[in-house]
Amino acid sequence: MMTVGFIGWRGMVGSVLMERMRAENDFEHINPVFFTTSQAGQAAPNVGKGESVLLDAFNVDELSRMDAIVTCQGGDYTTEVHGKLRDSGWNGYWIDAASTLRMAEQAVIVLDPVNSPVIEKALADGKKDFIGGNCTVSLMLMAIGGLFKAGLVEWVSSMTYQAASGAGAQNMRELLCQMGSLNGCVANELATPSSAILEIDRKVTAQFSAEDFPTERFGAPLAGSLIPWIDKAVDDGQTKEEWKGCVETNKILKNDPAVPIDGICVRIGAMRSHSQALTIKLTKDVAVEEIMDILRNDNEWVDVVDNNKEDSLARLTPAAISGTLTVPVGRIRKMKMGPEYLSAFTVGDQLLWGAAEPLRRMLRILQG
Ligand SMILES: NC(=O)C1=CN([C@@H]2O[C@H](COP(=O)(O)OP(=O)(O)OC[C@H]3O[C@@H](n4cnc5c(N)ncnc54)[C@H](OP(=O)(O)O)[C@@H]3O)[C@@H](O)[C@H]2O)C=CC1
Ligand SMILES: N[C@@H](CC(=O)OP(=O)(O)O)C(=O)O
Repeated sequence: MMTVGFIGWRGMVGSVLMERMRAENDFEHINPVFFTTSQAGQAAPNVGKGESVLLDAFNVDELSRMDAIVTCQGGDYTTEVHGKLRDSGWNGYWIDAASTLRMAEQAVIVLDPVNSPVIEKALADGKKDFIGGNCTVSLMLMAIGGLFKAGLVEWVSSMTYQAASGAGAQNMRELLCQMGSLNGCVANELATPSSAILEIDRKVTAQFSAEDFPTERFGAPLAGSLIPWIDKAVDDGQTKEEWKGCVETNKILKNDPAVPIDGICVRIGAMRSHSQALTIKLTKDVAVEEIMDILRNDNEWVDVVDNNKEDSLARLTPAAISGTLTVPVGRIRKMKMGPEYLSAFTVGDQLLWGAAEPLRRMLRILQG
């Protein structure tokens, strides 16, 4: 039985990972050891394997005893510990949610429903670093991976609508506080059905710049607004989130030549599910029905939604799928630009397929 060290298990991504591992009885098949960066010596979670205490996540000797390490602690931790551990001669498996190592030569980005041949080959080649992909990228590939596998994608433009959770737990709280602040500033008017909507709107707009309106985390109003910028600037006017769309997709699929992917990443006031509007240039004209079949048959989590209002409202929204592994893709149609231009819209929980799920599945793959 593998001894597996967990770091970051009580954070937001780590908690979702723990929940999924419990639900799938993953702990039955491993000997888990829990680490912490701040609470060494305190009680570790009991996952049905008896009582234990938390170990120091910076102690290289303790970490070296693990056959595999799963970390959701974040990029700073990876930067500080991964190199030291490898330099000490540790040759175990490193499974990580952070982006730090994704583009490193020796690392593999894991999303097994989409790239299990790449993962199998890496294991056979003795690779040891397996990193979860960017949430937006993983969710897009869970939705339209079938088209890539069929060689039908010439390029993709992805315009995203990303949830607050992607920015962290505190940002989710700030979004809700902003919503509360906006609601509170017009509570009296809302209680009076005859009050003028433009007066309500004027007050809401004024509230965006009120001194007590909370914008410490996002730096701008998100509730009642949006933020067309995620992460830092890189080259060519792109943000880093937009840059990841192309480089990570092509690394996950091992595409050669690379398929161009670009777009604008936007933060919106959803809680934990990212959405994306996709324009796909196909390599050839394929009927919409055939495309829907390819998507439907790609993996068991994709839900191909018919292009009508009723199904789109019921199945193709963050509210409909948050907390589930279902990845709906709908609004599928040919565009006015020509028969090779396909439009689609997809949604996915960014803490599940976007972060935790590929990690727990990688751990299961290691167990054969
Ligand atoms: N948020 C996201 O959408 C995604 C995040 N990731 C990656 O995962 C990393 C972790 O993200 P996320 O889970 O959001 O980080 P969190 O901020 O929720 O947790 C990170 C760590 O903070 C410490 N911590 C301190 N106080 C608390 C508290 N009150 N409750 C829980 N934890 C606390 C814990 O470490 P300790 O127990 O050692 O004190 C915890 O592991 C990110 O940095 C990123 O690299 C990847 C994909 C998506
Ligand atoms: N940047 C993503 C979340 C995230 O953590 O991405 P990454 O794993 O690539 O750092 C978002 O804001 O929605």
